[in-house]
Amino acid sequence: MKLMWRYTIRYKKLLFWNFICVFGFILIELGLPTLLGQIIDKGINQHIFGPVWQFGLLMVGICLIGLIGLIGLAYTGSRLTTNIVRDMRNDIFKQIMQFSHSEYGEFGVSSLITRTTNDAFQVMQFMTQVLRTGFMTPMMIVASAFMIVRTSQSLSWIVFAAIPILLAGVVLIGRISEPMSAEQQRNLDAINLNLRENLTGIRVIRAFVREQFQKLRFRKVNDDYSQSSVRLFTLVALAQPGFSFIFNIVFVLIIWQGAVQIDTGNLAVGTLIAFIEYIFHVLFSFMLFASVFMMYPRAAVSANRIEKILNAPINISEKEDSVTITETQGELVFDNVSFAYPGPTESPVIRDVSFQAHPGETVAFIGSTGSGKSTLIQLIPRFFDVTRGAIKLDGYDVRDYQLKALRQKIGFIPQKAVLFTGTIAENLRYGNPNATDAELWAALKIAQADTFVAEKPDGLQTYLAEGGSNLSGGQKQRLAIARAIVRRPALYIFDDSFSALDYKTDATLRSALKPITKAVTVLIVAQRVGTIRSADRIVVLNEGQVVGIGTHQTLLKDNEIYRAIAASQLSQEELDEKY
Ligand SMILES: Nc1ncnc2c1ncn2[C@@H]1O[C@H](COP(=O)(O)OP(=O)(O)OP(=O)(O)O)[C@@H](O)[C@H]1O
Repeated sequence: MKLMWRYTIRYKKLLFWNFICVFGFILIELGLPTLLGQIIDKGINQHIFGPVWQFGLLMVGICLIGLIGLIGLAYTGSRLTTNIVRDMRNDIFKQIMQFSHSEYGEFGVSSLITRTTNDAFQVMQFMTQVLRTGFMTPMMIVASAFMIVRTSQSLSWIVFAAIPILLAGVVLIGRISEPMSAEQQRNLDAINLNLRENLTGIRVIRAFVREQFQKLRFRKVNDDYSQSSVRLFTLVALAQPGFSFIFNIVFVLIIWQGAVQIDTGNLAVGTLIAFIEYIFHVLFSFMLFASVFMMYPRAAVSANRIEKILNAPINISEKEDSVTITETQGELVFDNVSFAYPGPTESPVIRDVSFQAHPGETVAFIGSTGSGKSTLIQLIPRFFDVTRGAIKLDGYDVRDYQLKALRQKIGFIPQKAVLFTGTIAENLRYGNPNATDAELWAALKIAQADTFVAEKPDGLQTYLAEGGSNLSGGQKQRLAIARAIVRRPALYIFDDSFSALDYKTDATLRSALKPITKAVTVLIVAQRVGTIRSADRIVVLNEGQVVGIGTHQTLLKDNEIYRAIAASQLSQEELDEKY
């Protein structure tokens, strides 16, 4: 509730008007029965038509005010809730953008999506109900209770006897439904996870003819969700007839007692009609209030899930006086770096790694799969922080930098090219919005992507479908390389980015890169010896440790692991070649 209130209070004016409109509504609901009672008792029963006109006109006036109140209530309520949920989603997104990769892993992408969409929607639904009825119903209950006591004290006890029973029912349902709601949301997370996996992996599913298997897996999570929903909705649905039953008993008792009192001359017919109207309002308001109350546990579960994101500590943060400008560009030092992924085992995947890379140099990393190459280079832009040791870029520890300043120095080309929905030009300008078309074409030329882009009828304005799915793997990779070039960084990091390219394109691309990387530092992670044999230094990794540093020639001579990798990929002639 704190979370919802924090967002609601931002809109004090709307809240104020919402509150005022509630009065309009109460006026119509309680004013009409009072006037109706007067018409019957002072007009119809006495056969005098003056009061009928008089009170009738008053009823029309009250109706108009009430109508304005109702329209205002609907308008302010919907404005408030949409604003609240919009702000909430913006804040969630802002927070997610600051998450390190550990936090992504902890929450899971699917759950982050569910929390931003469905949980926020649950909160919105609850807030809509609160703003429509949350203020109104308590006021209505109090005002109607006052009118009930004022109209007939001898009948009012029947209503007041029923209220504690109804209250107990509402509290009980709220208690039982809370864990059920939590389970329902967890099951929804599971559906999203399953769906994401199936949609992204559809080609593999088809290739392995596993549609039936996946169908059964989906059916299982979907059934779990519907079962938890059925349990929850049954509980809430049971409340309705239960409350109606109590209401009906109250009405029967009042009509019976009222009839007795009319018979003895202690009560007028119009008063009984007004009394019944008040009771209807008190009970109806109670019912609305109860529905808000019963929705609360569900909304609280969702709000709690959202709050967990908003309050999650950000592992990768900036210091107060963080570095923004440096004298050198691209001077990299790894000083006894160790790193363990957060988790139950926390055993290091990088151990005591030290090396240096200077501007103008190309340093390559090779090693068997899982030896820690990708992990190592992800520590430089601080996707994760080192566990021990330090990484220094241009004389400063990467943890001392302003994150933006640090990452602006780096042109990162991930293992799997990621492109965004939009035009090729928009994608290329991702790291440098001011780049000219000529600069984009120059970068495309270096990345060996100019020909295929030029062949497209719309050239740079070619629209890329979701994730660039209308391009080949190699085309996507070349665009990702061009995007990094457009940025003109001080440090290039190629994380196995050449593996999607054929040997010839790989070689041409690397030689085209040379002129623009003369004064900057280049790090290349590669599986292919051919990609890195001309590097100034090659770092050989094995189980997270450096087992050799040198040139292709020196490593071939001195390093057994490198020799084995090279021998498995190159011919004897190539092994004998001098670089
Ligand atoms: N997010 C993660 N959480 C926990 N462990 C991880 C994570 N990512 C990688 N690892 C583990 O860290 C080790 C190093 O993985 P990494 O991806 O750095 O290796 P790599 O040398 O780049 O492998 P490849 O050549 O196959 O890409 C592996 O044992 C892997 O299982």
